[in-house]
Amino acid sequence: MPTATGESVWPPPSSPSEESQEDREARLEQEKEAKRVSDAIDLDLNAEKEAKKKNVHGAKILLLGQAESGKSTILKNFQLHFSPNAFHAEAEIWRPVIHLNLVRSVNFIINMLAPRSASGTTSPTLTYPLNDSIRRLFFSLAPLKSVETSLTKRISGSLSPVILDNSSTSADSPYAHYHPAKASEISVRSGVGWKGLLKFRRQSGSSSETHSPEDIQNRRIISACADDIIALWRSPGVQEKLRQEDVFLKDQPGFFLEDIERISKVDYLPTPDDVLRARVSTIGPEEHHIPMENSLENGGNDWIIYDVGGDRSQRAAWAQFFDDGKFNYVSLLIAFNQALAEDETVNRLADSMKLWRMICSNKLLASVDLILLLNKIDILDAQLKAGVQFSKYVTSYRDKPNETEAVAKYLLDMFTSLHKQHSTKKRKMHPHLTCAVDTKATAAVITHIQELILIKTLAQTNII
Ligand SMILES: Nc1nc2c(ncn2[C@@H]2O[C@H](COP(=O)(O)OP(=O)(O)OP(=O)(O)O)[C@@H](O)[C@H]2O)c(=O)[nH]1
Ligand SMILES: [Mg+2]
Repeated sequence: MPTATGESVWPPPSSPSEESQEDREARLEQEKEAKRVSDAIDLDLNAEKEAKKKNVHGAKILLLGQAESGKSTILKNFQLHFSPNAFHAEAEIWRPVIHLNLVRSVNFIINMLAPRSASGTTSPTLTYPLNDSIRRLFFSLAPLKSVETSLTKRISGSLSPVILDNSSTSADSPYAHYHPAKASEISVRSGVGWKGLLKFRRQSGSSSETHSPEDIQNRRIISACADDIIALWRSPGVQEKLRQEDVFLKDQPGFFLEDIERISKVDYLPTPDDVLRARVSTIGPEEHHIPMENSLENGGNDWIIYDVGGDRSQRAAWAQFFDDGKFNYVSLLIAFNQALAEDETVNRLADSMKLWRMICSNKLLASVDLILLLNKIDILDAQLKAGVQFSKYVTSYRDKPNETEAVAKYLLDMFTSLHKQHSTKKRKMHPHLTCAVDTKATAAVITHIQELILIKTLAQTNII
């Protein structure tokens, strides 16, 4: 239809006076439909805006659980899943940690075999019935003590490292880190930001930290000691002594003695699998932003994961996070069967139940949904297959089948019922059995958590 200026506009304005009843109804119906579509688009845009503002497309998850339950390992899985390039790029930073885990296992064995007085203190005058070949290995592996000191210093920065109090000898002793059943661990304060420190050193200056003379020296020593480490580890006498002492080094975190040939190579670069198995215990809460490398994931928003130290001396620091407005989910990780490193009289499962009750009944967390991860399911499986009787630890299990599926179901039922009993408000709980060192299986759990977050976001913005 031409206007006064000769232009045509489309659609032509309707002239209601000329409109038939039928046309009018059709027009009103069309206008209603157009408004509905336009409102839906507005709602969608608003939801996206709100989501961006509150970062609700991304998730905020607080990881809780005992020491060694696998919190930091789950965090690494999130990083690998959402930021794979960054994860691979920083693999090299984990090499000193993996080497430190390795030399600590070796030094642990040497300390265990070292001459010892009845009081438990080391004494060079007492002789332990060592055969000549093991004696020779003591000498050839002696440089690993200085490698341990050097790596510990590097990872902890200028601050002295925090060694978990599992040493049974005086700090001045050369065997200060000896524990009757466990290699000592390095703990890193979040403030030190050891990864940042190593990254910074790596990036600054031409002589990068991963190629500094000290680093090269450490790697050469480890490489030169490789054959003797293998000889020590495979020696029947050593294996027998470990059995006598009830030490299961293979089941301990940060066990790399079976990988020595590969990881002692001077040009060794850790694989994702190695990174997941590396052990550094966490001290103090850490906030980790995980950027989405695939911008289509989670609306491109970072996920924020809070990781805490699970050692009992660390738990007071958890309280600052008890605010249900802060998180989409709180996740408790539980692991099975071993005693706590910090108090061997406390069974891990009993301690986990106590933690779970505390989380469920906490009024400040009353409306936050919970994710329960029954982790280290592979270890549970291996232990049951090796003949460990679950009913010995949980007497109420009585004579039910000593098999992984039945035991896992029993545990999940037990934690589900505690959740029902102790939650002050109705809220959801999502249980999973996990093996955090299995990236494929853990990816499926992460995808499920992603779906939960998406559904929750859509529900909050009234889209569903
Ligand atoms: N076999 C096995 N090992 C696991 C699993 N999850 C974690 N680990 C290992 O257990 C060790 C401890 O895991 P971390 O993630 O450091 O434990 P954490 O809960 O962060 O411990 P803290 O920082 O001390 O509170 C690491 O060496 C992991 O590689 C699992 O499902 N199976
Ligand atoms: Mg940790």
